[in-house]
Amino acid sequence: MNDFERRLQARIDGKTKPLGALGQVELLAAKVARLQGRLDPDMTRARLVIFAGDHGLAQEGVSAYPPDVTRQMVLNFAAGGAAANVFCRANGLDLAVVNAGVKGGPFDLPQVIEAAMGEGTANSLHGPAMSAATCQAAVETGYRLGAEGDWHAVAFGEMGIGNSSAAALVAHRLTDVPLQLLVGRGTGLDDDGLIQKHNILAQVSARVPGALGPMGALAEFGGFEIAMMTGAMLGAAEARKLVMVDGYIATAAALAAVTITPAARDAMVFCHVSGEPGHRVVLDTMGAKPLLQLGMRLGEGTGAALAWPLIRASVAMLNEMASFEEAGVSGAT
Ligand SMILES: O=C(O)c1ccc[n+]([C@@H]2O[C@H](COP(=O)([O-])O)[C@@H](O)[C@H]2O)c1
Ligand SMILES: Cc1cc2nc[nH]c2cc1C
Repeated sequence: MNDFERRLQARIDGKTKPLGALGQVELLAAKVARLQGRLDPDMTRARLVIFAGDHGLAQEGVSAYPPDVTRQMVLNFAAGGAAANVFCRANGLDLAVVNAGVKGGPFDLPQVIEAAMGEGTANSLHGPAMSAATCQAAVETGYRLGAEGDWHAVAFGEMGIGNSSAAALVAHRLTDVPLQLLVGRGTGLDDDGLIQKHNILAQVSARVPGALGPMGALAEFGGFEIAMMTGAMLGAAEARKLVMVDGYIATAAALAAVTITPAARDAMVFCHVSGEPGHRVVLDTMGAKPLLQLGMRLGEGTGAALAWPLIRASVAMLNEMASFEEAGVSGAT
């Protein structure tokens, strides 16, 4: 243990509570302190960035909803009516929306940051979702968006009909986990739809035999929003901002990010475990303990927006809670 670690642990253990009694809240506070290299870290300004993109694979009936919903939901974000807007307002996060590659062209709205890599990815059943060069450009654009601003914490969310398929394929190829354990109902496929999704995704994966690195997996399976989120997480981690990871699709991006740069893991907090069954599996392979378990499976960064008050409170514990000495409370016998 170095001197900083010793002082940090002493500061946490000196608070008026039985040793370790704040559980994961103590670990969270310590993570933030390490990230900022301060025993009194600052954790007041947070932003959620939602990346939206369409998926060519959505033509294969792998989602319960039509692809048009991606664009319609971006308009809903811009108008302030989505769950992500509501939770950000309720919990004091700024919200930005990025067109990473939605069908139908630019939005021409001040609320939407235009960074489209195309009008939806190509159908990965028949070929790569995007070229290696486009994938690189998406990651680099994300990197800049993730690193910008003086936010203490940045959450990354996504919107993209079909993207639970892309996430399953990316996660499968970057872990040893069988594809079957990573394919779920997404937006709510029925039993027949789920069988179809299993079949299609097995065919997509079989199209690309052999090992694939993170950039290869992102290019083959997509999507634009997942590749951009991967870059954004790397940019935010490099800028020593706390990276608030949301649900299944965001966690697939986090997995790609730590496969590219393992040190990025230190900046990440896994905000919730979603109802998509593969999410728990991927979190386990990353040794990640999610903060919340609410049975949510919405995406948009909603789980991260709900975890933000918990993160702030853990840092307030470190900064404001009295020590045994300050409060005149007796320590353990
Ligand atoms: O975040 C999650 O864990 C999550 C789980 C299932 C679905 N989603 C959202 O639903 C969409 C993907 O589902 P699907 O069925 O279209 O692949 C996409 O817009 C995600 O934001 C999100
Ligand atoms: C309505 C709707 C909202 C969403 N938000 C994120 N994914 C979504 C999928 C659908 C279908």
